[in-house]
Amino acid sequence: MYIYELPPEINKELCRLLDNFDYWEELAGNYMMYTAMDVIEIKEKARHQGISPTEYLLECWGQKNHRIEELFVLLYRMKHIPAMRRLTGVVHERFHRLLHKLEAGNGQDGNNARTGGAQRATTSSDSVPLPVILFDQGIRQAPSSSGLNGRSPSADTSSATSTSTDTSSAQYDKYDEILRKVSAIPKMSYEELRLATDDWSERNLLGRGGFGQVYKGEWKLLGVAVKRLRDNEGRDQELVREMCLNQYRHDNILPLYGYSLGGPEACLVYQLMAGGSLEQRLRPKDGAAPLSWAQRCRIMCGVARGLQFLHTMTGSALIHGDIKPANILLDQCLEPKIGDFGLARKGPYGDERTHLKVSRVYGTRPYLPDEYLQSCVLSPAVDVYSFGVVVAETSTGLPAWDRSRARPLLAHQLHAWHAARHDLGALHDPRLPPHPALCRALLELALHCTQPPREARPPMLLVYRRLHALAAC
Ligand SMILES: Nc1ncnc2c1ncn2[C@@H]1O[C@H](COP(=O)(O)OP(=O)(O)OP(=O)(O)O)[C@@H](O)[C@H]1O
Repeated sequence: MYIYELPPEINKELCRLLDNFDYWEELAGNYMMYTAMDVIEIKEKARHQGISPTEYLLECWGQKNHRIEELFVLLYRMKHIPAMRRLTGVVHERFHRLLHKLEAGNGQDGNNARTGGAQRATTSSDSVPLPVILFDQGIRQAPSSSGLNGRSPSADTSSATSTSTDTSSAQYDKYDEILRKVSAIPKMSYEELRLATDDWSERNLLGRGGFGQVYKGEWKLLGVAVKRLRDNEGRDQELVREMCLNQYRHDNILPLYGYSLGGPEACLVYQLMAGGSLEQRLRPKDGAAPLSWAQRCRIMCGVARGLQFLHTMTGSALIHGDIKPANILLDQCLEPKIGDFGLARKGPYGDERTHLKVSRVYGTRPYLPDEYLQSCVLSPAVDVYSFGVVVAETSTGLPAWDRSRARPLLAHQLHAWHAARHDLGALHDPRLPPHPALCRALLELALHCTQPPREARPPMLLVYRRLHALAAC
């Protein structure tokens, strides 16, 4: 059961318990690994929307497809017995022994553990091994964590019996070796990158993602964006995935210039994209002029071109797995490049196999189709669906998820409008001059890409051709 399926009455009770004494902040910062900035943002946004901060936190975290069992494990680590008790009805009974362990260590009432205000338990240690079931069920740490817009901070539920971070030099050597084999990408020294970014100056901070911060810099007279990876278990996966993908070069794929290992943090170095992300351009915070229809069409066309390239790799398609405006970066001419391949994976091998069954869903919920969320069926059609949501967002200016809408998910809302025979041409971004024919055509394409049966979605090549024709109009 996913967090977003939490029954409202349990959710409400959980919010009451965790709002108390600001326990939610501890959960967010110490266990879900949100940064201090994220926690402040959650507090602000919850206040702005007039809802409980715990509710907002669970919404953000839940959008990353975390399960209730994962939350249960984090609450166990926090030793918050009352909150765990609220969840016993919705987690598998194999997890109940965690609660029993705490209760046994603290007296049946959990008096020494969190009782909604009491002090921290002193008996059970954080190193108590968690049930092996966590591994059996494929509940692992997502390879990324994130701020509020990106992938969400993942719970460290994968390796309760090991330390969360292995920074031994043997580990670095192992990955260094893999990286050298998969790519001829230059290795850079940490010192070089420190100088390139003016000692990680705040002035050069471009943004924050789930893995760490991204800084602008200049390296060998090249504009670069340096992703400084926070030290966590996902780091190695992110490095290896990104490096493997760097074997594929395409105009619409963000090039990786180099990497650095062995310094205080691992770093990935990319081409600097002076136009920022599509997310930033669709919802500018600085009052910048909105992108025109022509620019939006060209951007979508470029992304479709990049995706069809990935999907038509010889042997097996490469599925990006996290297509969303934050991962579409724009150069100074607004040419888009798909970035963030931390979740990319090879699809089924051979023409006769169409999909993979995976043990765990990663990605950002508003952009994921039901067959993936509910049945863990992964195929290139997942990217097609996500791309359809991006087209809908880009045409209407509406966010992919909005709790105040009749249907919070934009894809569902779009299908509902269509079923109610609304004129799709009138749903354009209000900051743009009306262009009913183009808006209608784009939203029809978005509807096609987000068809519930994955077989009904078009291949990216067709999507590209359609967009190309529209962009030429
Ligand atoms: N090559 C780049 N050029 C310019 N800005 C970049 C570049 N790469 C990333 N950024 C900026 O840094 C921000 C953080 O990027 P990052 O890839 O770490 O996270 P994200 O994609 O926003 O979130 P997540 O990785 O959690 O999905 C981006 O939103 C973007 O604004």
